[in-house]
Order: sequence, then structure tokens, then C-alpha cells
Amino acid sequence: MNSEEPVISVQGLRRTYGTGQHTFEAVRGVDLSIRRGELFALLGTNGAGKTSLLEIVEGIAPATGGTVRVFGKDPYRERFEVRPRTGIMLQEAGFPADLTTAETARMWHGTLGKPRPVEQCLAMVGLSHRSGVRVSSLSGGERRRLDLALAIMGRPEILFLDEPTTGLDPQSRRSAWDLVRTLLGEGTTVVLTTHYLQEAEELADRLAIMNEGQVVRTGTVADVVAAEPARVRYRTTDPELSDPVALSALPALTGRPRSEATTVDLETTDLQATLTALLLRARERGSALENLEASPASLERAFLAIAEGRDAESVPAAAA
Ligand SMILES: Nc1ncnc2c1ncn2[C@@H]1O[C@H](COP(=O)(O)OP(=O)(O)OP(=O)(O)O)[C@@H](O)[C@H]1O
Repeated sequence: MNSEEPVISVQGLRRTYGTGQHTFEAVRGVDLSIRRGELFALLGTNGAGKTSLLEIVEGIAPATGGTVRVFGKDPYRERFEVRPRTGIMLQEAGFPADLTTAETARMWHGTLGKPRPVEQCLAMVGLSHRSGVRVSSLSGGERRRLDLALAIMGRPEILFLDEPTTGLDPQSRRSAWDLVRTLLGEGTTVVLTTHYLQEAEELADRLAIMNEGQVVRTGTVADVVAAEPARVRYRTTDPELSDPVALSALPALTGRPRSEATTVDLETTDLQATLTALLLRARERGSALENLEASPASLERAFLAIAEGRDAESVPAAAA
């Protein structure tokens, strides 16, 4: 395999659950390309299809349609070649409850080719002091960390992390991020799903946002944020500064200005240009812009716009 080729390549991927009249298409034609050594984050609302997609890429389930290649191979049909090179942390692991942390780790260790030592893995996730404790007595966050320890034990070239930090306290979450950064530094490719947008902002080289089984946005965090407008809001009693038609001449607006009672909302692709023109106009007229708020675009806003069906690219630009 050429080193320039993506380590994961997904084309036209579909996954349907059920048969006959009761089918549900959870993944509806997804294309993705993930490069060696990057962290790729998969974001989306509950039920968007992230896990359904990941399970196919992980080789756990077959695709209903389309193609997936991991290291240039089919991860489901050629599972025995692909699986030893990957590490998977599922949303729920299901360990035998009566084994201790160390026994669980040793059991998993025995199934791997060139594993990291058990003690090293437990230390990497901060669980050394819980080695002798039964899994049933671990806290939810400690179980997530044990999951992570097992996922990295086989020195995977690709690590799949499905909501790895759910249930972790803020300090443990940051420790997990540090561990992921260390693994990235060693050349590991990481595919992450998360509902913590800050996690994606901190870690992701590139990301995709899924909605209703499709990828609706992909790129770096900066690319995705750039597609989302900034917002300006103020209150005024000046009819000229609250008239949507008069305001439409302001530069860089996306969508039509909205005015309700005395509150005005604007969206812009260039916050500075719009604000400058607006403030000059207010000064010329001797009018006050009360409670003036200007908020730049963010990943959270881009996500919410997609989740609420207000996808930025589908909003028509205002007439200049
Ligand atoms: N075995 C199944 N049979 C039928 N429908 C399923 C099955 N598994 C998942 N689904 C449906 O497929 C859709 C996608 O589910 P999936 O778990 O992939 O979403 P997700 O993006 O991972 O969500 P979450 O963020 O909540 O984990 C959901 O509507 C879900 O109800």
C-alpha cells in the first residue's frame, strides 16, 4: 500500500437495519478519507449514524452498500488481517464483573500479538492503584479508562474511540486527551466520536459532522467554523436601524436581517466589516445600539445549525 493513500477510505457507504417493510437506513451514502497519523473526529446528534458507520469501518458489521478499505483491505471480509492492527474502544465494553482490573487486562493481553505490558497500560490510563479491584467495583469513569487501556494494549496503528471520555471527570478527561496526543505523536491514527465539541476542538486534525445518516460538513475545525456566520444583536428605537430592508445594505450579511420589537439580529461572514458599517451608521444618526452583542462563529454554533436544520450553506445570501 502506498504511504500517500488514506489508511481508511469509505465510499458511498450504506447501512440498513431490518428487513421488508421495517427497514431503516442509518447510514445513507457516506464518503470519508482518513490519513495516516491524523485524528479524525466524527460528530453528530444522537442517532446520526456515527456508531453504525464506525462498526462497519471497525469490521464488526458488514456494509449494506458502498465500499470500505482499511489499510487497503475490506475490514469485514479480511478481518483477520485488519483487526490485529487496530484498537477499538466501544461505547460499552461488558467485562466479566468478577475479575479484577489486572486480571481483565491480563486476559486481554493473552489474545494479542505484541502487546504493551499490562502494568504499563494501566499506568497510562491512571488505573495502577485499582489493579486489584474487581471490575464490578470500578466507577463508571474507571471502567471507561480500563476500556481505553485494553484498546491501546496491542499498539494499534489505528485506534477507534467511540465516546471515550463520556463519564470521565474533567481531570481524567484531560489525562485521556494527553494520552491520545502521546499516541498521535507516535504515529497512531485515531478515529474519535464524541459529543464534547471542546474535545474535537482540542484534538481533531479534521472532522466530519453527520446528520440523519449523512456527512453534512467535513474539514478542519477552522474550515467548518468558517462556513458558519458570526452574529450581531442589539436593541434600538431608531426605525432606520431596525428596518430589515435598510439594514440589508450592510456589508457581508448572510440571510435577511431579523427585527422583532426593538431587537435586531444580523448574521455576517465578516464581523468586523459589518460592525464597523453598523456603528458608523448609528453615529451618523446619533442613535444608540443598546445591549450590543457580537459573537464570532464557533464549532458549537456550526453543529447546532446543522442539528436544527439551519445549515449555513442552505441560507440564501441577502441582496446587497
Ligand atoms: N440494531 C438496530 N436496529 C434498528 N435500528 C438501529 C439499530 N442500531 C441503531 N439503529 C438506529 O440507527 C440510527 C443510528 O444509530 P447510531 O447508534 O449509529 O447513532 P449514533 O450517531 O452513534 O448515536 P449516539 O450519538 O446516540 O450514540 C438510530 O436511529 C438508531 O435508532
